[in-house]
Amino acid sequence: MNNSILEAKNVSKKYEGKTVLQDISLSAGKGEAIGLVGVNGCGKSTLLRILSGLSNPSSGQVSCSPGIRMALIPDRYEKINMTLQKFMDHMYRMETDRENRDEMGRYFREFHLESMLDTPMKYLSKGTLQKAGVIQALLGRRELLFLDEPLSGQDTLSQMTLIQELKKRKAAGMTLIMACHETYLIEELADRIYEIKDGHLEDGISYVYGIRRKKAILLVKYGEDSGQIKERLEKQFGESLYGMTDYGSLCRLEADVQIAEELFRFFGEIKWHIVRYEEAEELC
Ligand SMILES: Nc1ncnc2c1ncn2[C@@H]1O[C@H](COP(=O)(O)OP(=O)(O)OP(=O)(O)O)[C@@H](O)[C@H]1O
Repeated sequence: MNNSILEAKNVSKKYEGKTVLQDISLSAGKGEAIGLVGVNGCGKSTLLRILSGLSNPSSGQVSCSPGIRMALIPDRYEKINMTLQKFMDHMYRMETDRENRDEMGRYFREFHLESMLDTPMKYLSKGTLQKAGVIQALLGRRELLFLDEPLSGQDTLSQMTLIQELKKRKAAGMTLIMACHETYLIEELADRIYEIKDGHLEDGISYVYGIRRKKAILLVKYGEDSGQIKERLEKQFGESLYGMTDYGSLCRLEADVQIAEELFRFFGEIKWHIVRYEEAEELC
C-alpha cells in the first residue's frame, strides 16, 4: 500500500441501473488533504460514503491500513429530540471516555454554541447542526476525516475557525478527504484536487490554476458610508484588492499580503473594526 492509509481501486457505483461513479481509483497518505469538486449530483457524497465504508461500491474495492480510525461529517443531520449538550455528552463519553473535557468547552466557545446547548437539536438551524457534527468528529481524534460540505450554513467566523482547526489537525498528521462547493476551503487545505465529471475522477486540471500566492484575509465590521468606502478601497488598492464579499454586518476582504499594513492603516483612520486577520496561500 506504499505510503497510503486509504486506497480505492476501480470503484464504480450504480443506482437503479444508472452509473454515478465509474472506475475510480484514489489513494490518500497520512497528513494529506484531498479536495473533491464538481457540479451538484456528480457523485461527491456517494464517493465519500463509499470511501468511509458507509456504502458499498457496485464494483471495485476500498482498503484502509489497519488501526486507522475514521469519521464522516455528513452534509446533513437528523433533527433529533435531544439537547445539544446531552447529545455531545453522550457522544463524548462514547468517543473519548473522560479525556480532556476542556476541549469540548473550547469548541463550544470558538464555534459560538454556548447559548444553544439546552436547545433540542430538532430546533437547531442547519449551520448549528453542521457545527455540532464538526465538533463531534474533531473530539473523536480520528486519523482520517471525510468532510461533506462542512462549511454549509456556517457563519463566516465559524468557517474560519474550522479551517484553522483543520490546518492544525492536518499538520499533526490527520488525513482529510473533503467535498465542498466553497472553493476557499479546498484552496486553503487541499494538496490535491479532483473533479468528478461524468462519473470519472479527473485530475483537478481545471481547478489547479498554477502557482500559489500569499493573500491577506480581513473580516471587517461595516461602519459609516460603506458604499463610498468601497469605492475608495477599489481606487486606492486597485488590483491588489482581490475581492470584497458582504456577510451581513461584516465584509470579507481578500488582498495581496503586501498591502496588509496599508489596509490596517486605512481601516484605523476611518475607525472600522477589523474583527479578524489571517494570511493564506491560494492557487492562482
Ligand atoms: N440512495 C440513492 N438512490 C438513488 N440515487 C441516488 C442515491 N443517492 C444518490 N443518488 C444519485 O446519485 C447522484 C450523485 O449524488 P450525490 O449526492 O453523490 O451527488 P453530490 O455530488 O454529492 O451532489 P451535491 O453537490 O448536490 O451534494 C445523484 O444523481 C443522486 O440523485
